[in-house]
Amino acid sequence: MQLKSQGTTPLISVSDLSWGIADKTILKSINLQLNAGQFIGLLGPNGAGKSSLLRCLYRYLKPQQGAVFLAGDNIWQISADEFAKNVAVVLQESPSQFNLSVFDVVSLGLTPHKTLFSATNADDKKRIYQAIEQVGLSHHTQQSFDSLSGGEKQRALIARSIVQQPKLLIMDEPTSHLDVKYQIQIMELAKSLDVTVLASFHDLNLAASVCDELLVIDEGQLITQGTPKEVLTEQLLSDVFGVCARVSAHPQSTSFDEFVPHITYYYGYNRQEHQDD
Ligand SMILES: Nc1ncnc2c1ncn2[C@@H]1O[C@H](COP(=O)(O)OP(=O)(O)OP(=O)(O)O)[C@@H](O)[C@H]1O
Repeated sequence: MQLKSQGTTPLISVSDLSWGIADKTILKSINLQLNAGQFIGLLGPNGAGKSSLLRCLYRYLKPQQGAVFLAGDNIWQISADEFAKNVAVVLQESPSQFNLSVFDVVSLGLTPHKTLFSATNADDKKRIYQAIEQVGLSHHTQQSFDSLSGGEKQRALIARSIVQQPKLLIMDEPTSHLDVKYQIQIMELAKSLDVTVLASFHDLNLAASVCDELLVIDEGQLITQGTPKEVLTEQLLSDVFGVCARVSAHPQSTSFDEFVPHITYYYGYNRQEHQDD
């Protein structure tokens, strides 16, 4: 089954989605739409429901109410293969790949495009090597995936996603274990791909600098959606994240030709509280 042509249909549409466990509702009546070609950041405090929402979007969790549509099709009504051709996922923790080489792990991106017994042909191999080169891992092609550094693993998984040729790349906190250089590098790499990206972030400044659009959730509810300039206000940082901060223009705003918010946090609340004891 082919996905419907996109036209004006959003790439992702979430309609009245609720999900929970036992008697606890974790995601509450979420409605949102994501357009193709954007880099979208998902923000929210710890426990807000970011991973749960992403899991509903990449079909790991089935909502108890509402639905997720991919280019107009309910994701639970398309085949697993068709879904995998369209949606790739990079998670925070890389599961062990049992001594598979970088080449082997990247080649797994071809799986949804192959029939059960079809071999990897010359074109496939070219695509795999190109993806490995694109993420700067050519010198590690035959190295075992498990022996890579955290940043290299994330890059290998992005190479696997490139080979998968999805319409949507979902990343759940892909940079949280990485040093600052790799955080920027991974996000700029994802941004350079010709694919719609939805990524969750804890670093709000990084999100502000790479995202076209931001979604904020808190206590399982969508609070707001808009450009970084619209969303990252001092009021929102106080209301949702409970921090006192100043939002100014990032020094590179002029070269980006748009206002990129830069957050400076104020410290000392706890010290003040202790002094009051
Ligand atoms: N399988 C589960 N069983 C019980 N509770 C769950 C389950 N999955 C999620 N939760 C709860 O749902 C809430 C949202 O969790 P989720 O991991 O989606 O939040 P998050 O925004 O990604 O958090 P963080 O930023 O800390 O990673 C949390 O209170 C969590 O404990």
